[in-house]
Amino acid sequence: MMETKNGRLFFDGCDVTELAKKYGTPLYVYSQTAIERRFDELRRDFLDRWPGSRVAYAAKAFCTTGMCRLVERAGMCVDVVSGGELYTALAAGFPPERIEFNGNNKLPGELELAVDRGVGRIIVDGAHELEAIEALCAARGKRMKVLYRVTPGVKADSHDYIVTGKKDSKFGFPLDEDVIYPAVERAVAAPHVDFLGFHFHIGSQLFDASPYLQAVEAVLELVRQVRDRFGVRVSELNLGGGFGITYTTEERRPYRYYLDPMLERIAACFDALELPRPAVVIEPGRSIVGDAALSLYTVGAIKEIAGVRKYVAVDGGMTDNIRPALYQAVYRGILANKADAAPAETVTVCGKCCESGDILLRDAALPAAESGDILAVLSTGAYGYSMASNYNSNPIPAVVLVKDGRDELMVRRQSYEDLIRNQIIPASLNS
Ligand SMILES: Cc1ncc(COP(=O)(O)O)c(C=O)c1O
Ligand SMILES: N[C@@H](CCCC[NH3+])C(=O)O
Repeated sequence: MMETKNGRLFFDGCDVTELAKKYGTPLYVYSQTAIERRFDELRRDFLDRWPGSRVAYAAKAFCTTGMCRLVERAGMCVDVVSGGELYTALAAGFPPERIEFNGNNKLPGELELAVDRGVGRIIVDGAHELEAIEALCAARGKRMKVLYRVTPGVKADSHDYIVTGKKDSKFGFPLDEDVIYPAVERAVAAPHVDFLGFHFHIGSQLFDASPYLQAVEAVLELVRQVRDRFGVRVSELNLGGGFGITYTTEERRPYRYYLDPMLERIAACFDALELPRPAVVIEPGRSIVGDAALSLYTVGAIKEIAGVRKYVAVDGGMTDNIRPALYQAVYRGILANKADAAPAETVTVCGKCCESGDILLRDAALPAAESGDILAVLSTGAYGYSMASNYNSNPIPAVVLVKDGRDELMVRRQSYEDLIRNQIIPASLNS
């Protein structure tokens, strides 16, 4: 997707230095081709190989109406975790039945919206939520398909903030006998709820298939138990997301590395139990959009502390990409207007926020940077824009979609007026 021509960096056919001029910086640039290729890969390596399977794109990685439209056009489902994401998907024209609703503390208003609009699935996180859904559906004469999210008690190897499958987690039902089995019994008995099966999501940015397999074993044991105890036939399993990407190199593990062993176990277990094979769902986020975008900045102040460090400051920072500050995430940077030049120095690329931790790239090997250069930070498509904030009253950047040399605005840059749009000077302060 990326190439260098006449010393300039191109992304999906577009000269990114020209994009920076046209739209300003900081700027997020998403490659439609890269996203569509991921969907092709998912079709070939997963959907076409398991009847009844679905991919629900985890919107939290990057959620805009334009992105939802791309997901919808690809025929995929979408996984939302808030009323806001649900609203965004609906506003993009997503058919409600292809929306799946996750979250550990869905608010009453969010559940109401989900039930009223008729989302395809609610992934129930706890006993109280089932009761709320049943009550809402009963009051409205509706039905809802549900899965139970369980915490299978596996510890995946990733940053502590983004592992979710351990027993000590705020997400999902623990697998304690006195919790999960009565909960399944209640779901099966609930008159307005169709209980389909189980969901797990053990964490994000994972590179090892073994915790997934451990989680699958735990869930398959549940499948057997609920069949034996209550005669329940599980018809759907959701394996979550979490498939890792590399941020500084090209190679990454294909989906099949994670999925094939799980699918094999699921097939063997359901066949042995003489149950029809279930629908299998996955919820990838990062692996679809992570390396499908880059962010562009303009270099401003440069400060060299003799014998210590050289800081190269850019016009964004932790407000548009908090991942380095929050998870010590490492990215690769390229000076887009000097893309041919060899690295000449090792610098620290910092942002413009009033925080010493506002560092985008530690020890980046770059050609000699000058004020006005355009820095491209690669693979920022997941959890960058979606975690952006207005700290220091910095406006949230614009987002552009590119494909084969064409560029189109997907999100307008916030203006200063946008920043204060909802602010009110209390009347008592006016006198
Ligand atoms: C329930 C659930 N599904 C899917 C995802 C997507 O994860 P990833 O972006 O790592 O694929 C997440 C986030 O970690 C999640 O919490
Ligand atoms: N925001 C995290 C991933 C969390 C995924 C949500 N469960 C990241 O940037 O890596």
